[in-house]
Amino acid sequence: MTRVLRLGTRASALATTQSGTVAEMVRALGHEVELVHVSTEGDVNRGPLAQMGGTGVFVSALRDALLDGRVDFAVHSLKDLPTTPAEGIALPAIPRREDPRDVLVARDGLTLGELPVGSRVGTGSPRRAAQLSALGLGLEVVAIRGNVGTRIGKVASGELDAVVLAGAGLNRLGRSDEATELLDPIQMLPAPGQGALAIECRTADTELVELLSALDDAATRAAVLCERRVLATLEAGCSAPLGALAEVAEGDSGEELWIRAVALSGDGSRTVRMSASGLPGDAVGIGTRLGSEMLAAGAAELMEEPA
Ligand SMILES: NCc1[nH]cc(CCC(=O)O)c1CC(=O)O
Repeated sequence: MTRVLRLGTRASALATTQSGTVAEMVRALGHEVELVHVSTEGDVNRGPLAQMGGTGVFVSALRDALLDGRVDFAVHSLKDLPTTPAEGIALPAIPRREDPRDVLVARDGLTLGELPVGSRVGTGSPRRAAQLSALGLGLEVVAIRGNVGTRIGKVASGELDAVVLAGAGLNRLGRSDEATELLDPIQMLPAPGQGALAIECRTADTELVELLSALDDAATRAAVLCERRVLATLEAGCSAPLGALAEVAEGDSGEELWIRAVALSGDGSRTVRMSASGLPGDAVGIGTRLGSEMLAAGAAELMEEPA
């Protein structure tokens, strides 16, 4: 391909590293890539994300830039993508995901279990807040937001005892050594799609759809598709108190997909926790059925209960 491919990216450190990584992957396929900065409402407005329509605000500005031709492709954190597909936008690649777990960054190298009662733990995520409360450790959950550096800074400055964030974000910024505990998914299920990247381009740009599809990882796509079907079936958004993690592993009779999910009341006092498994080729069916079972168990009403 002789054209220079324009990759739209937000200006945050996480967004530029994610875009930089994908730019290198596309260059390795033998193409020229140029990064183009696009600003979004979520970057400009510092208010609570939930009031801006969730992390979808990060996504729509990049999609607008794609549709009006300012850029040719874009990279998103998959967990920030709404589950409803966008008109004219294709998702040709979901590269192999990295560690999907959340991590704790605490003062003095502490783990969750070592934090004294009353410790202040920061997160802006209802999912993390509810799961933290559900542990019954007497921690005080403090609502915060901001980029990864800002959030970790609140621990360094002593304003908070700890924060919980996506390990993938820390890894991408080369700061994984600052995590003081990798949280076991039994305690803290990640957001559907966490740790995975989504590469989007115009559906009509068939040449680029074809080229980018070389970066797709089938096992990751099956896992995140399944997780996102749970989210969609529960008609929940990316800021719902819902965690889901699927993995594709080699079983006795070939590859098997396995998923665990939890829906919580805002204060974490009540939970619906379920799991399912099946063939990776049935990822959508497995996620949809699991979501329906959770619905039948009252998960939707639960998630509406306030923090
Ligand atoms: N909510 C914002 C967001 N979107 C993606 C990541 C991290 C990277 C990822 O999960 O892929 C983060 C930061 C965080 O949750 O700590």
